[in-house]
Amino acid sequence: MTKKKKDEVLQPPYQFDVVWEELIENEEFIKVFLSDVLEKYVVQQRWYGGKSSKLKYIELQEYFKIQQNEEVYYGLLLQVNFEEAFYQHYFLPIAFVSDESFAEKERILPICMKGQNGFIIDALNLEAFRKLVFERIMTAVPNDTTKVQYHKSAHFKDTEYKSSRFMGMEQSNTSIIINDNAVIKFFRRIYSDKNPDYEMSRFLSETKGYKNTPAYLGSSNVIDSDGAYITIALMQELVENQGDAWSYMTKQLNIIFHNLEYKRINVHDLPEVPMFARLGINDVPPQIIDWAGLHVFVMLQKLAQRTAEMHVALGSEFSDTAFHPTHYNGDYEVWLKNRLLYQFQNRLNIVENNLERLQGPSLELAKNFLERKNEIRKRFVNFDWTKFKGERIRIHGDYHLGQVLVKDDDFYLLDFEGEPESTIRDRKVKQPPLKDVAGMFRSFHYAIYATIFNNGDDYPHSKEELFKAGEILYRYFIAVFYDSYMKLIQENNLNIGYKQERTFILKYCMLEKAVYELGYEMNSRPDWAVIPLEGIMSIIDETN
Ligand SMILES: Nc1ncnc2c1ncn2[C@@H]1O[C@H](COP(=O)(O)OP(=O)(O)O)[C@@H](O)[C@H]1O
Ligand SMILES: O=P(O)(O)O[C@H]1O[C@H](CO)[C@@H](O[C@H]2O[C@H](CO)[C@@H](O)[C@H](O)[C@H]2O)[C@H](O)[C@H]1O
Repeated sequence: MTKKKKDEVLQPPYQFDVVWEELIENEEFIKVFLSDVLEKYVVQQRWYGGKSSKLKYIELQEYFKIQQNEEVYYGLLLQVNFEEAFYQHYFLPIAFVSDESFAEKERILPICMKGQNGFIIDALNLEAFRKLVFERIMTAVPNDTTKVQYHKSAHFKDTEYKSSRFMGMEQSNTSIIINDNAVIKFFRRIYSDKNPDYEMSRFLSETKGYKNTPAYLGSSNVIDSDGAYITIALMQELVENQGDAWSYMTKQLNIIFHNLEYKRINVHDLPEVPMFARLGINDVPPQIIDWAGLHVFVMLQKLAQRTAEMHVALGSEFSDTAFHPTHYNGDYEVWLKNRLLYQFQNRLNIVENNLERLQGPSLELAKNFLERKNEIRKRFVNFDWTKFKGERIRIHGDYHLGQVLVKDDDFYLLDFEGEPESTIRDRKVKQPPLKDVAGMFRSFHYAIYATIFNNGDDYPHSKEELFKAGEILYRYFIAVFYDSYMKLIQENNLNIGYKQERTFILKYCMLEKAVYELGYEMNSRPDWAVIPLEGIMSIIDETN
């Protein structure tokens, strides 16, 4: 491990009397590269997740060669240390290019090695590197035991590299589209363990044949000096799609809110349904179908079906302990409460320290949230594992409409990396599958409120009427989803608990999710904090 030293750093242009294949062993290079160069470079990258903290120094935790024949690239595992006494790890593959006209914007460092001038760049910018990784996966041998391991799935059908390009989506890792039919996601923030996205994708698609997630094609894992597997790349099928379920749902909701006017609907005459009721589409009152249309409910049933099928696949493994269903116990209860009480305290602090950033209804709700903190905390403490008969399984963990692609009236589930704030160990803990369901219900709530906030002025109704209509619709969305979901779960004998237990878990997880979201919104988009605040207070006030 090489520590930064502030003294005696070289000045540009950087000259080294070694060849590229030996550069990484040169102490002087490492010193300059980490302190003078990467400290400035990483903080500007889209994938860098430490923007709200103060970078102290960077260490090179590990490096390894990514190579084929004579071609050599370095994979760097960087440990970024923060003033606030914590650190994060990032993966940065680097390449040397001598072509003056290449990747001008992506250069990390101008360098001269044994008289050869050129630049170090992020290797993902180099087509030759992307081709190499693709070919290493394509030619991977079973039971690879080398330090940088490649794995190829039976779903991998291509026989040659044709093209590659950046996917170009707003994302925290970096995905490359290969041959217009596959995606290789290079993980940026890495953990000293297999990435859950890789584990879950491979398990669902290869072991269980689950069809509604992009087929797993291959991967690359590095074994670090402690023997831990670190996932650096995941290759999946490219799913042609019509956008994500968030866009789909908010478009539908815009039409539905306009229908209030077009269909002359009196919000106060709309029939209501209790929270967590179960309804088949035929049980939804005609006034509601007339208002919202049938199609949105058919789509909700489909989404519920795909969600249940995912849980059935995740809950049906009895040989691999990483996926074996398990019961609630005292350890789980202690783990859960510690985590949630810590998270809740963190949210109280964030809200207390940022009240001046809120106004109007958000401010009122935030004050109410702070005043009722003991009541909310009590809800988190009120978890008694001895009352639960259901099972816990590996779950998606960060399930919301933005993680689902829409394709031909069907859904494909993505991004099994888990909740970004949790540690990698916590993300692998088996949880009630209803936690994912609760995440999706919160997402319906979000979509309804976001539609009202974004387009409210386009509808002639008052905000109070829109919120009332939205809350009524929300309960029907939940009822139709829940009924379809439960039917499939019960048909497949997945034990997720008796009725009262399920309602308790749903409420508990929805509260947990809304509290998590409050922190996410206060940090990233405070104007939206009103949505989880509204969610928290309505869960607390809910009597049904
Ligand atoms: N296999 C795929 N097929 C089609 N689109 C995909 C695929 N994987 C990801 N995407 C698109 O890229 C976006 C970001 O992917 P995601 O896996 O969530 O990345 P990250 O973990 O970096 O946030 C998704 O929301 C989706 O729109
Ligand atoms: O980046 P991720 O997809 O892993 O998730 C984070 O960002 C999400 C927002 O993009 C955030 O989701 C919240 O907002 C969504 C609407 O933008 C809504 O559908 C979700 O229900 C709500 O939780 C997510 O919480 C956060 O982890």
